[in-house]
Amino acid sequence: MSRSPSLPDRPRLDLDPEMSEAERLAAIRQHYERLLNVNDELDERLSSATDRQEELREEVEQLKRRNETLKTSSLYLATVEELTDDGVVIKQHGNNQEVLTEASPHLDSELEAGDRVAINDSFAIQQLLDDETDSRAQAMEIDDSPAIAYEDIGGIDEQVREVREAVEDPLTNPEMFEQVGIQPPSGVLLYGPPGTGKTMLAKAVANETDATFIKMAGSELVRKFIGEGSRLVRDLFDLAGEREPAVIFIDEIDAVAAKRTDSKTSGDAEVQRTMMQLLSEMDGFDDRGDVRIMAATNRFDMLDEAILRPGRFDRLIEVPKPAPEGRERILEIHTREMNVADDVDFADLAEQLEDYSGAEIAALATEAGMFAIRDGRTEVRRQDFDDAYEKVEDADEQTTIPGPTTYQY
Ligand SMILES: Nc1ncnc2c1ncn2[C@@H]1O[C@H](COP(=O)(O)OP(=O)(O)OP(=O)(O)O)[C@@H](O)[C@H]1O
Repeated sequence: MSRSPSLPDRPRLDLDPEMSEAERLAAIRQHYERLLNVNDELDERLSSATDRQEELREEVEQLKRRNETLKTSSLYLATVEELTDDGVVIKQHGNNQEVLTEASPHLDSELEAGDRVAINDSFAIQQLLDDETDSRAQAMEIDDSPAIAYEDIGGIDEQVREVREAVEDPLTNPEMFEQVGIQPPSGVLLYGPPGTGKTMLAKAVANETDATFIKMAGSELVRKFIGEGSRLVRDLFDLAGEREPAVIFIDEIDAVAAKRTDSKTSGDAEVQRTMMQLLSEMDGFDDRGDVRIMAATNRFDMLDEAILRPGRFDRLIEVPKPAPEGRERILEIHTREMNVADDVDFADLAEQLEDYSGAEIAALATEAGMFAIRDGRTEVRRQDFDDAYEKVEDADEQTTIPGPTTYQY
């Protein structure tokens, strides 16, 4: 601890060997007097510091008590519906009760329809909460017309057909289901390894049906929006209702819909709540009109069976890594805009790319383009693809962690 600079100096006793006995005694007496004075002064300061400390301690206690009261006096959440001359119309979350109320004067000029607010027991608006639009915007990717068409997807034609049947037909041709007397599938779950085109499928079907594409990543709900998961799931479905026709796409659904474990940590409880909200939204799905729901996972084995029950994700579509012809098609798609030399034989190259996913093939094509640029060419040759292949393989070797990496679908 640093010593206060204003403390009195420590008195010094200077005894000269030349001094007589009497002089020494006088000097010592004087020194003693000075020590007593300093001691008194320090005593005084100590006591005023103790008083001040006591005052501060009381202040801290008071603040703590005020903080507690603030924390414990619950406020309810509501959304501003309308600003009228008679007051503010709000709708309380949870019970959807509409109320005509007032805002604290300091909020009056700031409120707008759509704002999320905190209200007290008598419905008066106490706070304007500005985080919802933020977290909504952050947690969801909303795209009115995603720029992906079916022809941009290669090697999974059968899956495209199944998705069209399960998602597109109910949106574009609902009468057919009515006439036949069956319910269209509730939710479509795409499962398979990473980078095989699951997100593309969902975007393409939204695009081709002129539906709004609304994506939410399960992993982010768990990692980034802790405590907000179930609200965001509700928001997701509400938003889709507002923007219909819409395709909801929940990526990495395993993050919120994993099998229940025995552990009772609060994190798990929160994830459970999010999943329950998802299930209840899906169960109320019949009344939602033109909203289709899709999800994707590359950990099918981890999913809780509750989400696979009829009326929930009841159409499962496996999206595997592409076969050689599929790889060839994907190569063609991803080199459409490239100036590819005649010596590039995609069928041959596709054979070489065993076990490559669509995403890896797309990355390889870009890498080949980079090799051409480095060489000062605009034309991409077979050698560039081979160099890119080697680079990707080398990088893979360096990053592969020993031990089996198994995906179970
Ligand atoms: N079948 C495919 N045809 C054409 N391109 C593809 C295909 N699969 C993947 N790609 C390319 O890989 C990128 C990533 O694919 P996408 O995001 O659809 O994969 P995903 O299966 O959703 O992956 P993840 O499980 O990692 O989310 C796409 O933007 C596209 O460039």
